[in-house]
Amino acid sequence: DGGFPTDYEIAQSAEKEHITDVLDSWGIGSDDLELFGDYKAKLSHDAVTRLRDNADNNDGNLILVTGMTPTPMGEGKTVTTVGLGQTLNHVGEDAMIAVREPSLGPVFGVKGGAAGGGYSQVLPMEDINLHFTGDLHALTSAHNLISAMLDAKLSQSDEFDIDVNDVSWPRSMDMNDRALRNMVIGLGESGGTPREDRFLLTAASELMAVLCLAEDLGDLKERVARIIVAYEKDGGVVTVDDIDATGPVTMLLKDAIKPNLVQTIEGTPAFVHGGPFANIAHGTNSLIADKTAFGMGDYLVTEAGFGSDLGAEKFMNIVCRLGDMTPNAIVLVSTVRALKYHGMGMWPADLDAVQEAGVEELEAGFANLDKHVANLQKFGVDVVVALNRFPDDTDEEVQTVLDHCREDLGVQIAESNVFAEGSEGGVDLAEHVIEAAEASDEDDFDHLYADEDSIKTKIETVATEVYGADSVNYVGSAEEDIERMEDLGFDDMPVCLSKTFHSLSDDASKKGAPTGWELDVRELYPSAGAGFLVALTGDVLDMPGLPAEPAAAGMDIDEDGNISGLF
Ligand SMILES: Nc1ncnc2c1ncn2[C@@H]1O[C@H](COP(=O)(O)OP(=O)(O)O)[C@@H](O)[C@H]1O
Ligand SMILES: O=COP(=O)(O)O
Ligand SMILES: [Mg+2]
Repeated sequence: DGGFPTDYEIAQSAEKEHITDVLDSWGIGSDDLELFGDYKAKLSHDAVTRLRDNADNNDGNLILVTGMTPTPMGEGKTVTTVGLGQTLNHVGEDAMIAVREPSLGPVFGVKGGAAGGGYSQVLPMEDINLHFTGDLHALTSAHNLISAMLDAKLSQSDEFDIDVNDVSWPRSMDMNDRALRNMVIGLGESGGTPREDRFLLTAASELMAVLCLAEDLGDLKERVARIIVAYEKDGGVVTVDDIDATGPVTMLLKDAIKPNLVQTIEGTPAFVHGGPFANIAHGTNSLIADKTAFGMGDYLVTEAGFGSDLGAEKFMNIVCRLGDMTPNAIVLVSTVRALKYHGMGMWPADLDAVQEAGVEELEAGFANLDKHVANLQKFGVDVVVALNRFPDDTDEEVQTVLDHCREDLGVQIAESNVFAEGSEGGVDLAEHVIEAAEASDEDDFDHLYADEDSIKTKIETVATEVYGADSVNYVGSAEEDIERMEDLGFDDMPVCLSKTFHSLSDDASKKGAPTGWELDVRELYPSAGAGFLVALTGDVLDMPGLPAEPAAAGMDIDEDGNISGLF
């Protein structure tokens, strides 16, 4: 609007350097790289090892970017991550960026791409948002190889006494397709063993989580081997290794495990690797990217998906625990539109109506922001609020948010214009982040629960401390699933709750900071390869669907290869 160029137009007009030139001054030589054209590269195992070895994690400042409960369009965490990374370099620091690689599901669905936006994007955005370096395709093939080999065992052998109604490994596809949520397979004369099956989005595959938590190719292989694909009638588990799939699956992922490097519009190097969502999975990029980045810069700015009740909670309680990392500051992204959306109790979302609302609705939305600030402070890490300014935000609205944070909450807040201005618009935010990081005491950081806490204690801690539930009800198969986890010795694992991202609660229609409600947990299963337990709540879907008018309908390409509608 107002003639502001589209993300794609800005991306196309940006001057890109050859990726080897971008990385040369960051300790990476061309022989460390496997090039995918002039602007995308994978880092070799040797280079990853070298950079991680010279990274003393105690030196690097880890900055986590999270957000308040977003509108369905997202409030700018990726934009802020890229913009803050650019700005830290602009003001003289050495900062790396690590974000997730996009899934075609949301690209063609509602949210669009995940390469940032405006003058804070990773490039080439059209490649990154589509096929990139093939990691999502490799993960989908690897996931479905397991399915095919498992069904071959079911129909061609009696090696396992598998209960066909207790197969826990679904199929996967990198596309939002609700028609694939539930089906019967194996029909017909030669179809094999008829049974119910389903597809989940590749971003929710346990292989994605395994890729993001593995140390290296060897560790990846050991984790793949441990993945549980089915249970026998006597309760025994059947793993990927039991069906002889460990080798071929790991072989399919031999390139996907190597982290991808690209550049931002301002030439800052960025890792874009791994792509789990934070509602249906753990929500952050690979540990390999994080650990390698610390061997390249003094700052690492990374993003955790959706609101802080999802991505940030899991980053703190799962990723930092398993990866032995400590955040030095947290950036909480807020927007005028999200505050109004909460203040209006808006559901379903009507962003035009939100735009029409005024300061009164804005102030009524502070309850959501305040709850996210309070939650994050429980981890013992300083919070800096970033008010990600949109074009139509008025000075009065912006000032109202700044005053609320400074005077009512007593937290640091900076107006951020990194979308419209790139690093010029992020200096105030960067200065607050540097101040918070340099003042941080890593001993103050702590997880919300301990490894030795019971599974129920872990779930109830997240539900009451983070979501604001009064208590947890275990419905469906949850009680027997918990017993099965305990019998299998998985109760020392952290928990990864699958919950709607539209609300702090498990009810998408509840905005603000819902109180007086109870969380229903309906099922639990182990991600034995990833090393955490997944607890399903509400009606969260690991295979999203397309709306009648998906973003894809507005996309096109001309005969010269010029793309339109990708954002
Ligand atoms: N300040 C802004 N002004 C205009 N559009 C923005 C701004 N910040 C983000 N956006 C757009 O909003 C959408 C969500 O941004 P993104 O950074 O992907 O959010 P998140 O990572 O929190 O989901 C993207 O299309 C992005 O280009
Ligand atoms: O997992 C979701 O990530 P974003 O909030 O960045 O879309
Ligand atoms: Mg994002």
